[in-house]
Amino acid sequence: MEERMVTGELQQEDSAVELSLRPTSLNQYIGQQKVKENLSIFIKAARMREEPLDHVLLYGPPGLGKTTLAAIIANEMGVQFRSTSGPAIERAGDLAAILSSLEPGDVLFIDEVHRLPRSVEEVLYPAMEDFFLDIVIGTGPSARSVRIDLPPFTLVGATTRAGLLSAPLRDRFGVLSRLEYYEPKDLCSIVERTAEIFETSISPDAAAEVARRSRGTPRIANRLLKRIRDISQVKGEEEISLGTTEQALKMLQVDDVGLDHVDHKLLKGIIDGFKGGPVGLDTIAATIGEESQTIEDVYEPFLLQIGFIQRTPRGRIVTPKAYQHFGIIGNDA
Ligand SMILES: Nc1ncnc2c1ncn2[C@@H]1O[C@H](COP(=O)(O)OP(=O)(O)OP(=O)(O)O)[C@@H](O)[C@H]1O
Ligand SMILES: [Mg+2]
Repeated sequence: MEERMVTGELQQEDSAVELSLRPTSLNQYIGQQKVKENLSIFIKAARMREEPLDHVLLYGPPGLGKTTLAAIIANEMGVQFRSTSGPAIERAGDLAAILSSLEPGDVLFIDEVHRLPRSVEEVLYPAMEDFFLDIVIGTGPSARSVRIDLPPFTLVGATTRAGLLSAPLRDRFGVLSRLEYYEPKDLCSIVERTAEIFETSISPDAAAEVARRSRGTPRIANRLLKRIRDISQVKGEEEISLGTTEQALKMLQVDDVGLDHVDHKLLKGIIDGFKGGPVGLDTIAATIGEESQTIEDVYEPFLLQIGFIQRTPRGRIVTPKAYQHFGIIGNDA
């Protein structure tokens, strides 16, 4: 996959900065009002009962703040945060080692939880439900099953693909929270907060512009801001201006609504090659030389969200709204 400015996925340059930008309490976590309200009630109740919080599943597109929120949950519960990921846990024994090292009440965060191997998943079920592990030791006739009791803990799972989670695993989460793309005004607050941490000032109209073109995604907003700040600094500005922001976004090839060349390639591919669709995902993928999976997980969700693409039983269609964006007069969709 190509390097993109506007993908919500984590890129190498993000990692160092992101740590310093992560809010650490629910109060600092901007937006996602409904998710926050629910979690804050569940956390309060669990704390009053002095019990661990129910297992939480966070799902939604990349870069919306799942990992951040998981760490906040641990903070708000006043417990340790332990973090791993689905693909990192290869065998049941790996999971057993992690689980038995937890302190009572700890939060265990499993990123990409849909990628846990099935054999590990099965060991996880009783651990989540009744806090014990059933481990088979030895092989053949001498094999025996050993029961290990665990401290009560909270599993926080994150996934960009809730649909890939097996039903038995999904059912064991007491709290399911879907993160949504951020409203421009919330993203604007995130941009202003990040600017403050960077010790830069940004004019309100420039912050709003970055927010508007960041695909509802904090990770993208922060990444764009970082680049814009560089350009503004080189120009010797005291405050990041709207003009510089527009100029920088143009250089970065981010268009008016936050789309880049990859989105254009996808949309134009359907418009030019298939008269706007309907066309099947695999056909689009082959035409533009990308993987179906990537299109479905990374490119398409935002285009669906802003109503540039629709999913129909016969495939994807590009909407009149997208045609308008490109200044092409209508199709018969
Ligand atoms: N609600 C928020 N308020 C302020 N900043 C946020 C918020 N949500 C996310 N961020 C910022 O966006 C960055 C990306 O968030 P995070 O890494 O938690 O996303 P993610 O959903 O876990 O992504 P992935 O799917 O790639 O794992 C964080 O470093 C943080 O600075
Ligand atoms: Mg994450």
